[in-house]
Order: sequence, then structure tokens, then C-alpha cells
Amino acid sequence: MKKLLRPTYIIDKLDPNYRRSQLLQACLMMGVGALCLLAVINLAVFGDPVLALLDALGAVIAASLLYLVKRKRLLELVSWLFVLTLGLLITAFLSLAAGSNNGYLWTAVFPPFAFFLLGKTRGFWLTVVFFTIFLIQLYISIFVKQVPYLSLGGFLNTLEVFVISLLLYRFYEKTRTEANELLQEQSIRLEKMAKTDKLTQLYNRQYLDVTLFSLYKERRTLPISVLLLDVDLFKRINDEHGHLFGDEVLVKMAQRLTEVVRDDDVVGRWGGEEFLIIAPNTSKSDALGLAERVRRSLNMSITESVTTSVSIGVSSADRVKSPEELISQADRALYQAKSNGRNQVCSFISAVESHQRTINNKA
Ligand SMILES: Nc1nc2c(ncn2[C@@H]2O[C@H](COP(=O)(O)OP(=O)(O)OP(=O)(O)O)[C@@H](O)[C@H]2O)c(=O)[nH]1
Repeated sequence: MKKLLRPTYIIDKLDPNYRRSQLLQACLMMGVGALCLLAVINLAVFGDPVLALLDALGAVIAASLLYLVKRKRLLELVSWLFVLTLGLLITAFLSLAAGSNNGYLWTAVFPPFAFFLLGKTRGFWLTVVFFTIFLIQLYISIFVKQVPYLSLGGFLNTLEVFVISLLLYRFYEKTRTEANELLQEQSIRLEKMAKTDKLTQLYNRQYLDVTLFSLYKERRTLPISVLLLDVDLFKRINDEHGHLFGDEVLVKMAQRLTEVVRDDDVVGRWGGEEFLIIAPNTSKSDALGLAERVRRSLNMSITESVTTSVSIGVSSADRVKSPEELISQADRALYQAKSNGRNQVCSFISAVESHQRTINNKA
């Protein structure tokens, strides 16, 4: 019951519930339109107010279901109500028509709705239930009511078609579900690949760019800081131990980086031996603390003769400047850290701050 009343949130068009919701909405919309038209025809042409009222009532019910699925997102509940109503309507129609005018053709529309809206297992069992009811009705029409043109042969044909369509729809629904799951898995894998650096498995530059830009746009993550890290004298490691060893060193440093940053920080590979950390809601002083922790953690021994270290440039913004400016300031601070002798943290000092410091030193 709880599941029936839980809203279904559809993420994208690959979500199987997207098509279910589309089908339901289309059918209900057509239902509202057709029932309104029938109400008018029954009242104006046939002068039957009772039937017109029943049509109007049907239109109201269809419109309510449409509201529930479109606005309240109660897809599960509406799917059940829709399929059960369809089954009951066919049952009622078969009773009234008693096998005349090829009315039994209507039974063919039941399984596609049941399987598509309720899935392969629930759709299967509900179809079994309604097909049994339809067969009992047909049996009564043939052998009790003795309706002309209906015979044992017709009953057996209907039974065979029911069994075949039941099995075929089940197979079809299984195939459709599996294909959809595969597509979703592949889409997730591709999305991950598109934002991951192949060597280190950290985020790649493209993803860092997009993230920094969107964090800026949100503004509520201000103050924001970026930490640009560059491995010190990495060329020497490559030259002395080979490029493959250099790659391993980068992977180890990346692993250590992910361990040391906080959950909200976004860490990625900015380029060759450069990493970038985006730290949302982080002031300059907090960023300097984080940078120092990172610097110490990455000052590690890989082998007896190889020890790594990083230089870090920090830049922060508590007002909105551009993401490009923030990165460029971190780059300048990194250059400063390298010039000061490497294995250290430097923060970007603006012209105003620098002027302020000179005044304070003089005082
Ligand atoms: N193994 C490996 N090396 C890389 C990769 N990307 C860049 N490099 C190397 O990183 C080295 C960077 O060297 P430089 O820019 O001269 O700087 P450095 O030797 O680290 O010296 P400083 O930055 O001044 O401390 C170059 O030798 C690049 O070939 C990579 O994916 N794998």
C-alpha cells in the first residue's frame, strides 16, 4: 500500500517509468476527450441524460487520474487503477454484448497495458486472472446462453490465442526490461568515463571546469577556494625511474589525495603532474589549513630513494569573481611557491592585501 502512494520521480528519458507515464497520460487525456464528446452526443443526439451523466462521471474520474499521475506523480497507483478499470470495463462489455459484434476482440488490448504498466510478473498474473474471467464469460455465452455464432471451436481458438499472447507478451516485456537496464548501465559507465581521468581515476579537467562554473553560478557555496597542486621535480622521477614508474607515483598521490580531502571537496587531475582541489564554502584561512594538510600528506616516500612533495597555490573568493580569475590567481600563487623553493603552500595576495601588509609592516 505504501508503495502505491509513493511518488515516482523520473530522472530522464532512459527511465522505464518515463514511457509508462507518457502512455498513461496520453490514454487518460484521450479518455477525458472521448467521454466528454460522448456525454454531449448522448444528451443532444440520443436524449439520454443518464448515459450522458455516466460519461461525464467517467470524464471526471479520468481527469482525476491524470492529475494524480501528472502532478502528484502517483504512477504506481494510477497504473493499477487504470489496468483494473480496463479489465472490469471489458468484463462488463462482454456481459452486455454477450459475444455479439466481435466484442471479444476487446480482450486483446488488455495484456499490452497490463505488461507495460505493471511489469512482466504483475502484468502476467493480472492477465491470467482477467483472461480466466473472459473465458468463463465466453463459456457461459456459448453453453448457458447458447448465443448463436459462438461454438466450442471459437472457445478453443480464444483459449489458444490467450495462452500464446500471454507467453509472447511476457517474453516481450522481459526483453524490453533487460534492454533498458543494459542501456542504463552503459549510460552510467559512459558518463563516468567522460568525467574521469584514465590514469588516476580522479575527475578530469573538463569535469573540474564544469563543476567550478556551476558552483559559482549557485553562489551559495561562497566563499570558495581552489588549491592548485604541482608535483615537485617530477621530471627527475621520470628521467631516473622511467615514465611507467612516474605514472605509478601519480596514481599513489591521487589515492592519498582522495583520502585527505573532505567530503565536499572536489579533487581532480588538472593536467600532467598537476591536481586541483575545489573547496566550496571554504574561506582563505580554512583553505590554507587544508592545503597544509594536503602538502604534508603528499610528502611521502614511494621507495627508499624516491620521496615526493608538492607545491600548492591557494586562491579564495568570498565575492563573485570569475572562475577563470580564481584559477589564474591560484596559478600565480603556485608559481610563487615554486620560486620560494617548492614543497610549500602560497596563497594569492591581491594588490589591496599586499598594500595593506606593507602599511602594517611599516607601522
Ligand atoms: N609519468 C608521467 N609523467 C608525466 C605525465 N604528465 C606529465 N608528466 C611529466 O611531468 C614532468 C613535469 O616536468 P616539469 O614541468 O619540467 O616540472 P618538474 O620537473 O615537476 O619541476 P617543478 O615543477 O619545477 O618542480 C614532465 O617530465 C612530464 O613529461 C604523466 O601522465 N605521466
